[in-house]
Amino acid sequence: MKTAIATVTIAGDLKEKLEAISAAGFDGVEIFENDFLAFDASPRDVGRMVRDNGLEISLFQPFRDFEGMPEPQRTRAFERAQRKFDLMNELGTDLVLICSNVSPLALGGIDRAADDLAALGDVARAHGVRIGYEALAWGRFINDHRDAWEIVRRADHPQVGLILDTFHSLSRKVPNESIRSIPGDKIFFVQLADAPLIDMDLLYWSRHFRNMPGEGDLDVTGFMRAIAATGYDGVLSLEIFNDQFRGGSPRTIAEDGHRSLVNLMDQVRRTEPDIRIAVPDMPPPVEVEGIAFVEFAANAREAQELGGLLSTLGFRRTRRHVSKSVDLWQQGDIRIVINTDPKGFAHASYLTHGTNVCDIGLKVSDARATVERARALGAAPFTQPVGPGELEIPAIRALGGGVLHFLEEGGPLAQVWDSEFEPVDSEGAVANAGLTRIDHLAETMPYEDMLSWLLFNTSLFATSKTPMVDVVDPAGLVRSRAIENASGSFRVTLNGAENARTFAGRFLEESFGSTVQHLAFETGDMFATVAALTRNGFRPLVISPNYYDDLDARFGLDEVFLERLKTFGILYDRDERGGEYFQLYSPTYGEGFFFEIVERRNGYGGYGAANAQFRIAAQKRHLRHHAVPKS
Ligand SMILES: O=C(O)c1ccc(O)c(O)c1
Ligand SMILES: [Mg+2]
Repeated sequence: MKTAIATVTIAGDLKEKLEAISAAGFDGVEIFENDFLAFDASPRDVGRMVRDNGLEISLFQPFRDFEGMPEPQRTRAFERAQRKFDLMNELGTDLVLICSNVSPLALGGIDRAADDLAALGDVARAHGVRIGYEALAWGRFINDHRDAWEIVRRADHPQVGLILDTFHSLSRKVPNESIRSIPGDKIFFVQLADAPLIDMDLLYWSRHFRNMPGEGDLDVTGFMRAIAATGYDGVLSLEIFNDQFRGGSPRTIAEDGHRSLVNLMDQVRRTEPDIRIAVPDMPPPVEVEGIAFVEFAANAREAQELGGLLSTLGFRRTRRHVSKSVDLWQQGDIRIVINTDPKGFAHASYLTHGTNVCDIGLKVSDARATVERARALGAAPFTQPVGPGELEIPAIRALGGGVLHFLEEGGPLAQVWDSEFEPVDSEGAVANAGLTRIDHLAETMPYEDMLSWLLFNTSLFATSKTPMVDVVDPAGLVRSRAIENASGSFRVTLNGAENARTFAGRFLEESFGSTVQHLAFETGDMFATVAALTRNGFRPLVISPNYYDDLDARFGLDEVFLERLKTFGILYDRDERGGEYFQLYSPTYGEGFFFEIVERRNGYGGYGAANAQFRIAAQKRHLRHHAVPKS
């Protein structure tokens, strides 16, 4: 499998781009002409720089407005092409992309275009280069790969082939199956891009909103399956015009790109037998059965405070690590670990972020296979020294600097609680609040990083993404979407903060980029839970009474029921199919961390997006009233 990426995809000058592309593991690069023109080095030196980075120039592009021109523009176009072929010889690349004509001068006519390409093919042969013809979705006459293929077929020249670009075809809903009748050896190059489904002008959509395969909504996999079925065995290249990528970290964007291609081709390989493209073998997307534990890094004083909050939520401290300062708190199937050990990863995480979730344990059926897939997708395995009698639990570095551990239900790794921890007598009597499991983890990140997180999770785990919702914070927007598996046993929400004045943005800023901002616990009976919490001295977040008036107006609720919601500060939502959702929030803790308790009835599948705005306003009020003066 040969991978490439267009220089337009990432930020930086040509040198920075090439270094990032090389480090991410690509084989080649598409040189976008403007990146070359803006760079101050001769074509030969640029060619050498590419090869010194261990890359090849897979494509030079674009050559515009060539086919079907009247004179004198036609002659000029051939002269221009000659100059570019000379340049390609100096750069050391043999393939140029010609995109379909958008000029108002263009004459159209399929045979005229074919004749022009055939004539240019002769010129190309003399230079030892090949021409790939691509239909732009907004091409004047040619805007469909089926027509571009007809032109290439009629040109009938060995130097002339087709370039397919997922965006142009999928944005116009050209059926993928139309690719299966094209001979693989006439497809000279394949460009890949995904995009979110937005109804807008094709050119603007293409130049600003493309993203990596798997990050958007287009059927890139179906398209690539059809290409692979033709016997195509050439370069797979990302050509992504994206405003955020242009301003993002070159390394991260390049790594995401490589991950997206590996994941895409893994999907293709699993559904399309006998393809010629050699796709690396790796374990399938990982089914997550649930969350085995969530570990906080803390210091002794903050650990006490956190433990106090957990107690009011009905948790008990049940075990302590045999040799480390690490406590286990439990309720139902939920395990919370509080690590105050002065050594190791948790401590380093504490020093960076303050008290925060530093480690998440996921229940999977094969922990080693999970790490193997993660590695194939470019994630880094995580290890730290294992003490005597300790188990080595497979783990990786997650995005944002945290760690993900993988445990197997019933397997030897699940014995860790018995073998490394010993029971403690939990002091004080708290009432169990009926919390059963972790419903979801909510992760906060800068808005620009959301796609990276989305791809990281959806490529490693068998999950799908929900549509993006806008959550209005009084200080700005927070974009939110969830990643979840089919059974609902694994749910993560991603919250992209636009600025540091939002509740989510402030959390990021104050915690130096910590990740998990809240944990949502599940209860089977919200009102019984609330009764137990009250006995434990739990004080929920205070919600505005105006919210309850509106709730009544929207749903026409029973008076007693509404009063109960209001008394306890429970938020409520209902879906079209009669599903119901109850949410209760803890006050904020530390830099804006909090706990949520939820009950889902009748298969409610969402996350209470309609309530988020009111919850955030309440949390900001809470923060203002409980602000700790800065010393
Ligand atoms: O937006 C463009 O002009 C453009 C140019 C070359 C391409 O390969 C492409 O897909 C788009
Ligand atoms: Mg293209």
